[in-house]
Amino acid sequence: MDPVLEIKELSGGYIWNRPVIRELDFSIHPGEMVGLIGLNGAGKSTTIKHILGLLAPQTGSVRVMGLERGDDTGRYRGSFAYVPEAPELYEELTIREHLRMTAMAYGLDSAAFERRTVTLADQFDMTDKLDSFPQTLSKGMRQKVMIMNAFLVEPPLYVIDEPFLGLDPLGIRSLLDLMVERKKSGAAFLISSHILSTLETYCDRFIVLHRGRIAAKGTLQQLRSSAGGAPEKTLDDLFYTIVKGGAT
Ligand SMILES: Nc1ncnc2c1ncn2[C@@H]1O[C@H](COP(=O)(O)OP(=O)(O)OP(=O)(O)O)[C@@H](O)[C@H]1O
Repeated sequence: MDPVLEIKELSGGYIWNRPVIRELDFSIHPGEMVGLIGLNGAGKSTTIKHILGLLAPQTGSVRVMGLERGDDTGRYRGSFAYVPEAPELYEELTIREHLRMTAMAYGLDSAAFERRTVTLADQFDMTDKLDSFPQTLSKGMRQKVMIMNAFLVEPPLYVIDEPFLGLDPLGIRSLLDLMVERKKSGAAFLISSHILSTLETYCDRFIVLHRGRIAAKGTLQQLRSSAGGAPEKTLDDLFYTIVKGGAT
């Protein structure tokens, strides 16, 4: 099966010839959920910016559904949905208008738009906020709007940056349920988070970034073997071993 996301020998960053991520190699297949973990400044957001096409590779390549960002920008961007760490909303548009704009950008028909809007608003307890403006919402509600926009369209790839911050426990549960549902339908996920216990439960594989390089990658089992960890080691224990380069 062809990968949804394929990153080969990727080096990149903000200043030409001064990469902050180096020689990254990984791919994500349909139906896989992959956790991207690393300390502050490890390069997670920079990697995500390369996937979104906001930064150009200095060497190597990023392909989503077989396309590089320069091949066909519309199709490239239409292949993924992104949930940023901090909500970015248009203050002059209501929540329903945000959703409608996303539906138009991704070519979603109006029947699917109406149906999914009702379901998502119900799942995130936002039905009575659909015609409100963002400035009248709480921080967590604004985050829910970003999530609803991403899940309104059903792209092959979801790129999600620190999704659990700010959400209440019901919101977290709704998000995780949706992720599992979309994964079962074949969607691929890249999730960056510091909440390692949740990633451990939900992700199939992990990529540990350290100082811009992949320090370890694989399933929990593979990380345990390569870090010389006992079978009961948690992702948190393994992460500590890997980034400290020593034994737990
Ligand atoms: N806009 C920018 N311009 C220049 N350097 C940047 C910029 N954004 C990040 N960096 C640098 O790139 C490196 C990787 O940062 P990045 O934001 O990718 O880390 P991160 O793993 O996402 O960290 P965090 O967990 O804190 O969000 C850091 O050294 C950081 O200082």
